[in-house]
Amino acid sequence: MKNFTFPKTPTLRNRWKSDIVTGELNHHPPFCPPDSSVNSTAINGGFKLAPGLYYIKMLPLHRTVRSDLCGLSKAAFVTSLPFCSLKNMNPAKKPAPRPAGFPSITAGKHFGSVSSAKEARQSYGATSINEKKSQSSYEKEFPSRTVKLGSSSRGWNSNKSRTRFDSGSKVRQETFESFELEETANIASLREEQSFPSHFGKDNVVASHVQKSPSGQSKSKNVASTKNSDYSEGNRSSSRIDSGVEPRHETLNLSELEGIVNIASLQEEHSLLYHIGKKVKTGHVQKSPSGQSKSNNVLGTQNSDCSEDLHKVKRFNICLPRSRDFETREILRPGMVLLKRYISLREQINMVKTCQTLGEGPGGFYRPGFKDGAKLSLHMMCLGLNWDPQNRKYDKRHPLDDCEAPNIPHEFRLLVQRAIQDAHYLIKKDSGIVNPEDVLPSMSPNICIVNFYTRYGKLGLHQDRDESRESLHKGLPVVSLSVGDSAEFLYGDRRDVDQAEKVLLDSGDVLIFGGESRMVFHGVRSIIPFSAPEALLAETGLRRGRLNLTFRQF
Ligand SMILES: O=C(O)CCC(=O)C(=O)O
Ligand SMILES: [Fe+2]
Repeated sequence: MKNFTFPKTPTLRNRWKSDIVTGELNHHPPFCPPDSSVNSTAINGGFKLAPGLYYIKMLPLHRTVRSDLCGLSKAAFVTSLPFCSLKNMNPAKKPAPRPAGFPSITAGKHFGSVSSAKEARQSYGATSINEKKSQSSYEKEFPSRTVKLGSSSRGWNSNKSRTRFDSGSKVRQETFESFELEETANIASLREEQSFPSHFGKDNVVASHVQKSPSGQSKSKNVASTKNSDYSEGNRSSSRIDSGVEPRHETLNLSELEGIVNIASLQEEHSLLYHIGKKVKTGHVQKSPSGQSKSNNVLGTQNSDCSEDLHKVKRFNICLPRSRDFETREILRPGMVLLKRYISLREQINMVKTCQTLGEGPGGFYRPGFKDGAKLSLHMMCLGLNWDPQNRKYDKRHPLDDCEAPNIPHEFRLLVQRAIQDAHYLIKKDSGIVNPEDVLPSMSPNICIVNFYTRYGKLGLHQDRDESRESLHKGLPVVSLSVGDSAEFLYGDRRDVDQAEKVLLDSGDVLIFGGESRMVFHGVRSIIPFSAPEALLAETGLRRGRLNLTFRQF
């Protein structure tokens, strides 16, 4: 996965960011022409600035900026120098039609000696203009909601991202180094022209087509579950939906495929890039006789009423699977409830950041040990009250630095409350129990033990029995939140690994055990390496490993 960086020289970087092509070039600066209000005739072609260094004027870009439009964002590169930047473009304005004589940016060619990947990305931006006309009817029917990001989620999520999507209203595009551009989508053009990228790569492999009914209507079925998914690591081809005007071809390399993001889902609270880094399943589109575009989301099923023809083609699903699509809730045993994928990516990110901040401060993470000197295979931090593994007691102060344990953040408490409520709802619904409190009492946590396991971390089978007698007697639950790498979690009635049940705890899972299950033996057998969501790691910089927070009421 590539991370992009700004050019090293700050002056250049600033300059690239501030240069805008607005007027005619009457001298030859090294990068972009200076801002100018002079509008004069366009120059086709370019200038030789120095041996090996050329300036090529981007005419469509020139026009676009002058008319304050944002349908185009492709920067040109000559000897790998970025050329122009667009700023504060207004996606609400329609691009002026390009008069005859203005050359296309792409013209089927690419600048310089860029790699095919670069070419693909450059073509991509140009597609917005060149295909605008032929797409118009298709656009009406299938407004595009996809945007290609790089293989790294940082292109979207991180503060370092250059392309921003500001609450759906304002789009900004800046100048990038070539490798930055590779990682960045032209959101402006996507919003403006609602177009699909047409040529992601050089080698067109799969032709996609849409069955069209005589009346020209379409029917689509999006399959958005990884269950029964037919996409595989090696699947590099994808096809896309079209209005049927003509078959389109595209090839996505793996990283491109991984980088396609649904803007709509980005704007939703729970959908934030959860599955960046995972392959996208194909979908099916069909035109119905009635002429209307029908869309169904089929989650976790392969049922399809598509024709045989359509099955021959691997369909590209423009929507990413979202975290909530995978959310399941299960009662493992009385008083023990597993809420899978319960915590949104945004919440997980915030949890990691909060834990990182607290973990570096007084009472933060340390490697606990027992009296005999043996160390636990994890790092620990306690919030609310401190738990000392040496005497198995809770105390206000930390045994190592004598600091008070940090408070439990309010949003953590809210999350715990919400999880218990949802567990109650499930118990009520599934077991028909009138008062779920009888099976799983509510609690208000004043202790949170935060464990961080590296990939070699583990925790032997044990009972959580150091809380107050009253708490244990009432069966006030332990609420466990998992973030990062997945873990093999064991639980059972005895301290016996062989007889223990096993469940996988993934990032975002919540496990609650109270009531009858409060004294269940449990432990972590192993951490599954490299299983954490990439977007989480990219956004937080979390080490490889697993963060687990167990909330209890003393
Ligand atoms: O990491 C886990 O899932 C369990 C942690 C645990 O059992 C504990 O901290 O007491
Ligand atoms: Fe425990």
